Amino acid sequence: MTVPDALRATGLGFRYRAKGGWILRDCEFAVPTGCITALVGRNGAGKSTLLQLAGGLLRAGAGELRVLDAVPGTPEARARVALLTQDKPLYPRFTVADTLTMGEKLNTTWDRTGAERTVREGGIAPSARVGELSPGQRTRVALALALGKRPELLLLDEPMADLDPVARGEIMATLMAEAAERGTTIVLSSHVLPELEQTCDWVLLLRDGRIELSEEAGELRDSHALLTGHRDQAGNLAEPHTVVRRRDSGRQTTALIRQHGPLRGDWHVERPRLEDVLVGYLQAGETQRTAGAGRTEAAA
Ligand SMILES: Nc1ncnc2c1ncn2[C@@H]1O[C@H](COP(=O)(O)OP(=O)(O)OP(=O)(O)O)[C@@H](O)[C@H]1O
Repeated sequence: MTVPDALRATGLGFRYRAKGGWILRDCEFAVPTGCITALVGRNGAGKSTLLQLAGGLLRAGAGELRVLDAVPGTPEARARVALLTQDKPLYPRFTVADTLTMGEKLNTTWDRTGAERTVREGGIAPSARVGELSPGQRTRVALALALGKRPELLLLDEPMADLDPVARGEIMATLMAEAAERGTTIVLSSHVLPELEQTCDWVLLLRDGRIELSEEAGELRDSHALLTGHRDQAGNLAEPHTVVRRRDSGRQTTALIRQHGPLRGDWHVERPRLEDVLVGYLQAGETQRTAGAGRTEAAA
């Protein structure tokens, strides 16, 4: 039996209004199960929209999206998928204990011990009212609710945004343990790129409503190089390589390339971090000319 993809999109498109612009267009990708996937993109790229489509809160306007081979929003998908949205809908008048009891009643599978531990690790009293928690504490309670469900696929929309650095580390460790011990597939959107290198094994990068990258994080990083050298030889960079981003400053060129085969010319070569590669792709397509400074930034 073949293992279904966690997410699979074919010609996926979405727009909020019938006559509005397409927010997602022609998206084609597959995310394997068992991975922690980072969904990255600039503000407004469509990350929340994609996660809400996967969580069944929105419906595709073109093509299709499958979660674990199921149609998002159907009872089959809802039983296996948990989505934590940015607004983290919780009842403010409930206590934390009430909230977890509600989770237990609403879900056929429920890990009370795990949910209580996630809350306790944040030093949150079970008797505290949700409406009186800080945004970061609410995030932790919402995450406890999502994890307690024991989903096969956990979709998290910027879960780290409100968390202090210590809490971010703790939550990431919890997520990694969840993935390692239970094989839970996790897709999380994030702008905190440095933290993704240690945690994510797959990358999904959205740009202008399209999926630009969907690939294994280590392979993505290792296939790129950061080059510095004399501007005269910049012509050597094209073919067979792909220039993701290039900056000319005076007589010097720096470039991020996807390397295909040996390099021609005299370049200082550095292996980039995953963050450098992602930032390169996020900036690609932007061309800036700084008047008078003789500096050009461009991308292929
Ligand atoms: N309810 C809505 N009605 C109309 N347009 C919307 C709605 N929600 C989002 N959009 C638009 O859809 C586009 C994608 O928004 P989305 O929130 O998915 O981006 P994002 O990548 O999650 O952004 P961010 O990083 O800022 O959270 C934006 O142009 C946004 O203005």
